[in-house]
Amino acid sequence: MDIRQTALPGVVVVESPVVTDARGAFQRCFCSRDLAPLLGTREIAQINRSLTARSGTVRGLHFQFPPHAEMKLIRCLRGRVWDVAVDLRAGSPQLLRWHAEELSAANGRMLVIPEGVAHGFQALENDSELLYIHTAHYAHAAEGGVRCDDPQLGIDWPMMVGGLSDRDRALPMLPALFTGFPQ
Ligand SMILES: Cc1cn([C@H]2C[C@H](O)[C@@H](COP(=O)(O)OP(=O)(O)O[C@H]3O[C@H](C)C(=O)[C@H](O)[C@H]3O)O2)c(=O)[nH]c1=O
Repeated sequence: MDIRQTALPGVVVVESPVVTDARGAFQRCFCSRDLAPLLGTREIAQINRSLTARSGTVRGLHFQFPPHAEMKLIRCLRGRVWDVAVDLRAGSPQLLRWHAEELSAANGRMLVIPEGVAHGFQALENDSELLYIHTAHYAHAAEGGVRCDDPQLGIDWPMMVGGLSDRDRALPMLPALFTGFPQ
């Protein structure tokens, strides 16, 4: 598995070969040995999947506050998504900066999002399915979120933002002098 750094510290792209033959294809989706430099002492706590029926739908931007902050390893099993990481870490030189990758079943790419970095995505095709590997358990009381269209972030969504959940529509904009969330 090849690890590619991005401009956001700790946000990396993992590529792994898709082996094809007459039957179809095979890909290694996770390897604790290959990803040890990223994982450190973290362990897998939960694996989730989401299915997004309509292209244009945006889910996020979500994160969990400490002590339930989590690393997420995200890959697309069906369809295609614009996957976005937003640095909200106090003290980060890239605070409020975002990085996006197109994840698809075809490219088999995985985005790794560390603690303190919010995650959201836009489905670029109908019936897009994501697999999430989380290093902390879901903690409803620790859920945090920011509006996906916050002008302070200026995220360049490829399609018109649609399909927001009531929760995501009600997420707050960041305060004007936001200095980041403590880690
Ligand atoms: C994460 C999670 C959620 N839930 C429940 C809570 C809600 O009743 C329902 C859907 O949750 P939510 O609306 O937060 O799902 P999304 O809006 O798709 O959020 C997901 O997509 C964004 C982009 C992310 O980064 C989040 O990690 C991920 O939760 O599942 C659970 O029961 N267990 C869980 O682990």
